[in-house]
Amino acid sequence: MTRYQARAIGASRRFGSLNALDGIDLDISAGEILGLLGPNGAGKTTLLNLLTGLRAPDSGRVELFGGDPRQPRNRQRLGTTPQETGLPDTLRVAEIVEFVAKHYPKPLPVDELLERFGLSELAREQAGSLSGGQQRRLSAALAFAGDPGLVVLDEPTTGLDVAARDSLWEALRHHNRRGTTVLLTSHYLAEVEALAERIVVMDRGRVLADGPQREIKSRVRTSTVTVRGELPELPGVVRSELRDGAHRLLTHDSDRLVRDLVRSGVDFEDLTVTGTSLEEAFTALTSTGNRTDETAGRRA
Ligand SMILES: Nc1ncnc2c1ncn2[C@@H]1O[C@H](COP(=O)(O)OP(=O)(O)OP(=O)(O)O)[C@@H](O)[C@H]1O
Repeated sequence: MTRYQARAIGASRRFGSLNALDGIDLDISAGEILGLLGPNGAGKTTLLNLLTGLRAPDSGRVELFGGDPRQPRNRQRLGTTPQETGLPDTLRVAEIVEFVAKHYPKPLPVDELLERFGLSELAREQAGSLSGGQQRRLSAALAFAGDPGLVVLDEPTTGLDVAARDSLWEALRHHNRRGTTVLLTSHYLAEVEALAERIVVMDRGRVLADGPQREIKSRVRTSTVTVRGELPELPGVVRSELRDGAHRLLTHDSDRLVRDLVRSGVDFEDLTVTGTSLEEAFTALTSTGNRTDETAGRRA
């Protein structure tokens, strides 16, 4: 019996002349929350489609619970929320949850699911009358209906307000504590930072980095120097932006940057140096200079 919930082994997928996935290796172990990050077009959805059996790789292999993801018996313990969700307009929320739950041998109680995903008060509403955010919550709840071993969520909180997002995060953490493995993609770095201990960064169909969150952050060793003033051109700045009248300078060597700033003789004020956020690590990893094989890494 495999210890992996899902695996990609040298998996590639082309669309015409485009290499959407280029020899991806990924192991997803039981019990983890894994955050898949990458810019638009990185190949995240294509990878999820392979792992969940919606598409087949052109070369390499994918496994779900140790077998072929396209076999129904291997998909029984899988829960998914696609990016676009089609719900039957005229069915009520509780009816949809019941309908989906009945497809599984050991579903979660419908009331518990409704409660956990903040849907109890909407139980008798028709799906067609739900707001976009309410529909997202319903589709997330459906992914958990069969009490799955692995849940795959493609951008689950897109379109949710902060309260709905927080309660969805709490629901994910709750189910993870009960043993469900979670694989999620997100454009929100804060989301991955808040939920995932392990992070995989993808770009252009390849894995750029794979490891515990703190390792990914420490690997790029960037820091942000924030300062107000008329700044000259400074060497060693990976990225700069102006936020609320202050310059935020991303650098690999903040000591040197501060020394250069002092030497330049310009007037400045409110200088602070802060450590790497996930957003900064991500920017550094996916910036052009890092798109080489040198950063491709996997956990042992
Ligand atoms: N069915 C398809 N036909 C042709 N090209 C496709 C198809 N599906 C994906 N692609 C291309 O493959 C690449 C990877 O797409 P994918 O949707 O996997 O990226 P993604 O990382 O999920 O992006 P996003 O964050 O925008 O959802 C993109 O260049 C996309 O245009």
